[in-house]
Amino acid sequence: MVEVALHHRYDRDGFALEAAFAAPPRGVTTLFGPSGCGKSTILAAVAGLLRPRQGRVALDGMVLLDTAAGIFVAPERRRCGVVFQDARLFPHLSVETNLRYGLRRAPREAEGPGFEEVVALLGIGHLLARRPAGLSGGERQRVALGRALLSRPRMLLMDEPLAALDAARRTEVLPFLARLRDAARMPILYVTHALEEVDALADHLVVLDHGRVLAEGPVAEIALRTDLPLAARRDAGVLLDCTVLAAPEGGLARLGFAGGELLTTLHPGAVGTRLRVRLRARDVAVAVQEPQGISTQNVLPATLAEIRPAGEPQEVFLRLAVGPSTVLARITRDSLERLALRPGMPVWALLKAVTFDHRVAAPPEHAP
Ligand SMILES: Nc1ncnc2c1ncn2[C@@H]1O[C@H](COP(=O)(O)OP(=O)(O)OP(=O)(O)O)[C@@H](O)[C@H]1O
Repeated sequence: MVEVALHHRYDRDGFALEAAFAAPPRGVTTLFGPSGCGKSTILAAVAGLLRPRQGRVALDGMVLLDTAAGIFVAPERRRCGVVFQDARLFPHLSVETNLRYGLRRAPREAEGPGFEEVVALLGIGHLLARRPAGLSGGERQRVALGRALLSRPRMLLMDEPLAALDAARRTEVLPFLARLRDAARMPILYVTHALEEVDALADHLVVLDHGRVLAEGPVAEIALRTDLPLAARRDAGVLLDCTVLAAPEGGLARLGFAGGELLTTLHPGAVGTRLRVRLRARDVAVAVQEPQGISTQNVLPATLAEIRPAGEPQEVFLRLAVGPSTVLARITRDSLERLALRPGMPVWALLKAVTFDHRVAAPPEHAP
């Protein structure tokens, strides 16, 4: 586990950081929030690249920083593998030598994946003889990930590793990050302001704003919160863990989740593939009687569990219990009154098969 409690202030612009959270020992903990909320400052303090005014950072009980006790472990002794937006590879060295540099930095007694294993994990075997200048941005980031992993860190710190890449390159690198997450037996702190990356990678989410932690917890739980700034986004909605039940060529794929099945136009992979799907609240409609003769493919029996205010005065969120799962719907107050919706009522949640966007994650295969 990574325990973080920090207090810091930049005198120049008056920015104050007052943040505390705990990251689980495995899996990706995403620090998520708008530009300037303090994500990079937190990561720098954990890495030892910044000395906060006050704070404590501990990794599996080992104290890396404790200002009250006068402890500050030097960055090179913290055993953090750090990956930044830009790969920061040595330009004059080959990919292989860059990677072996990571291995040379690893303490003798440290355990971790070997060279060949990391090269295979990140699919960079064909690049070993090349120089960084001859690589694409996505390839460079994969090499940077490999170098960080080969230094046999006890924790990985990633500061917007995909932010400098275009959409196509991000799509290329994301599955490798997911693989790394599944293979790495260590906590990963991952800074981003892209919800797409949260959906694809995060197990645990720390939501930040103005230097403070607004919420933290498992990502699916945070997605259900309607009181956070996240809920105001157009793509706000729940995350459902699904398994592909049928994936016919040219037809609709059938996904199973705890509570029912969904038909989708997505191409989610072979039968048995596990994936996480974002159901946007604004794409979910409700009916008080089972609808007949409509084109909507997904009509799920549900119970209206709760009605909550949405940011806009004329809209509300409905929490719908679909079996053991919860789905959020965002509807107008006008519809709420017209249908006389009340908590406890049986309803049908309607979801068009085409409404799922491409926020389908790499499989969350590991147990955090
Ligand atoms: N070295 C510094 N000196 C003074 N102010 C700084 C310094 N570094 C960051 N800041 C300020 O602290 C605040 C938080 O910055 P930080 O880089 O941690 O935010 P962030 O959430 O990572 O933002 P982004 O997503 O844009 O990278 C910002 O207002 C920034 O201007």
